[in-house]
Amino acid sequence: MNGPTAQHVLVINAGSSSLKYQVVDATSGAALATGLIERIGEPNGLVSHAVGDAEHEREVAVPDHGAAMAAMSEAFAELGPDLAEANLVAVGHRVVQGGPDLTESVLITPEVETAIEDVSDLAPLHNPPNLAGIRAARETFADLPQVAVFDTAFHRTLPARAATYALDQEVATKHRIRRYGAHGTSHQYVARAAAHELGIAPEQANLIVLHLGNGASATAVANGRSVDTSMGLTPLEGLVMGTRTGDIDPAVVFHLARTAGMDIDEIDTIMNRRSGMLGLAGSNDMRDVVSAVEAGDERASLALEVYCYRLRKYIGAYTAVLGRVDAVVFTAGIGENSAPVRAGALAGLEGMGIRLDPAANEERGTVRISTPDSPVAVLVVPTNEEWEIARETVGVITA
Ligand SMILES: Nc1ncnc2c1ncn2[C@@H]1O[C@H](COP(=O)(O)OP(=O)(O)O)[C@@H](O)[C@H]1O
Ligand SMILES: CC(=O)OP(=O)(O)O
Ligand SMILES: [Mg+2]
Repeated sequence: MNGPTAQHVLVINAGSSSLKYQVVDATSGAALATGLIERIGEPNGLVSHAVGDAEHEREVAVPDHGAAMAAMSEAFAELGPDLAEANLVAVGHRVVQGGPDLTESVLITPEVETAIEDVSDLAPLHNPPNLAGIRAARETFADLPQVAVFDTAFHRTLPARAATYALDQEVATKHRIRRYGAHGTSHQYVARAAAHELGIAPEQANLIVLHLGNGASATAVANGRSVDTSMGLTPLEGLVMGTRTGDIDPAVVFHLARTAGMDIDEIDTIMNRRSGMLGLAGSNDMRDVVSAVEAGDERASLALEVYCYRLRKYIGAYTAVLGRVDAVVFTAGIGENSAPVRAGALAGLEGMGIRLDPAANEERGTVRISTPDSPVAVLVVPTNEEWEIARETVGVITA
């Protein structure tokens, strides 16, 4: 793990109320340490730090992202590994939205920081915390290059027909409104790993990749490139998510404003934070929802049906987009772990050449879960956004 070719990158994924970090070797993907700081801004922040098999947890007040970065440094100083000895080559930051101009991983300069700030209105829930993470890391790790890796970058290959909304083009152009997508770093990693599993070159793979975590998105990958994706201007569009509606008639917004007298921030909060599985079933944790379904809860059953039905529609649509599909690929927390979701999403798709092997689907850790004679393979491929960010980061600093 610390061989001569090890290139350790500190990867930072700053969310609105959390900061995830990893020290990862860009060459092997091995993580020296991983951590999560939760409840930033609340009085009872929680720092979890894992080195090898040892996990440590501590409650500590973390008022902002600067304090989170300090708590992370403290955890490294106390619990190891010693960052001064880790031969860090750079800090790699996940940034969700790069907008129309930041379409590749880039060394963060003051100009790049301004450019990220400039497109923050296109990812209001994600970019401001990403920027806070960048600023805090710049203070703490002044000697290291900082690199931004954008969720939107993998989707820069979307053809205009998929990226363009049928909106007044004067308005759309002026306000930079188009489909940007997100989760691209994950889709990119998983598409490459899936091609490897299929024994074909990544640039020949036609895939439907389903990233199902708290946020969820589907991507149609043609010859290794993203040609359509379910998230849009922001990560609100597309699949049903933990707390987000996904696709919805935009007139719901006018209706709530005009008839319920809600202001735009209230509607934003409802659609981004109080809907999805939380709004339908009372929990944004898919484990709770599946347990409730098993216990006979009708509300949870409907929620799971809505979730899987939306997935099925996207699989159908992207099959039409791609023409030939080599594999449907499940990834992220739900995609990797929830057999009922995978089975629900693929139910009735045998006519499209997608034949799930029910036993393989139930078996943990199985990668290929389709029947041997299935024309379209079904794969479960664990994502590794941190490794992909580390690789991109090293690519930028050695370019
Ligand atoms: N065994 C499991 N069965 C079903 N869902 C699971 C399981 N393990 C994790 N999940 C779900 O994965 C989701 C979180 O996925 P993750 O990729 O970690 O999200 P994020 O990175 O967006 O925070 C949660 O909804 C959680 O319930
Ligand atoms: C873009 C997005 O939805 O990210 P996450 O799943 O990490 O919330
Ligand atoms: Mg995630």
